Amino acid sequence: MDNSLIIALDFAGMNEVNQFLKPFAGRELFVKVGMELFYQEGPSIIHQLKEQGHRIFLDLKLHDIPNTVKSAMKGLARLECDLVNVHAAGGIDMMQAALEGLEAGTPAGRTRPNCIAVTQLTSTSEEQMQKEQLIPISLKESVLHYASITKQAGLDGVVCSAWEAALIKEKAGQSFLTVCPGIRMASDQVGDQKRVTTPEAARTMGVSSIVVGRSITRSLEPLNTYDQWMEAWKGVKQ
Ligand SMILES: O=C(O)c1cc(=O)[nH]c(=O)n1[C@@H]1O[C@H](COP(=O)(O)O)[C@@H](O)[C@H]1O
Repeated sequence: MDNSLIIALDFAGMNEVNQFLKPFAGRELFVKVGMELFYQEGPSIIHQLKEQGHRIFLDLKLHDIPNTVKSAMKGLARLECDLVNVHAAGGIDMMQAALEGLEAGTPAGRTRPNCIAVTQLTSTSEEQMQKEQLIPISLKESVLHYASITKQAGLDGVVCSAWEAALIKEKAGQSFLTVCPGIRMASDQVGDQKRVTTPEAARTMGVSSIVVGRSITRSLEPLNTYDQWMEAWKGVKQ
């Protein structure tokens, strides 16, 4: 799971996904299915992507009472994705319930998906967090605290920005996953992201895997762009 570049398939439906994936035929990718796509296509999109050999991060960011999250995760485990997530703000009991659900729903003989928790969204700035969430500490401290309760709950890692990844690894251990969106090439539009860095910098910042959406999915030459991103992320020509 480490050192992956996960492509966020933020598309409205299966047709758009198929169109995007056409030039990648024969390549095994690590892709992310989020709310936009899953709410339109449901589990069939997961089955289709798995049949094509892709690894899958199912990003539904569960955040509800423990009993509901446990039942939802039990169902999602049957889809046999590689990675799923919750919001750490749901608390330790909720995160433990998520794991129990995943373990209960994973088919016999299979390993349960990795489960990570979103700390502070990469679209959140420190000012916004302090003013809107009324959290009176630094953003880094808030992210570190969420990472610490995530570890306590027994999850496999967190979603954070690259800026917090090294400190999280230092506190929670090198095997604790730091999955980082908010990655942009220097020439890219930042858009709604606030805590952003480049793939080259992310490589040196203790990041386990990066999540990249629009920079690749909206490219006119997605395959070329993906190869350039892989080169920048891995530091070697692909
Ligand atoms: O959980 C996520 O994947 C996620 C967490 C977070 O804090 N920030 C974040 O951007 N994401 C997701 O990562 C992807 C980033 O996409 P781009 O900004 O287009 O590269 C989107 O699919 C977001 O839903």
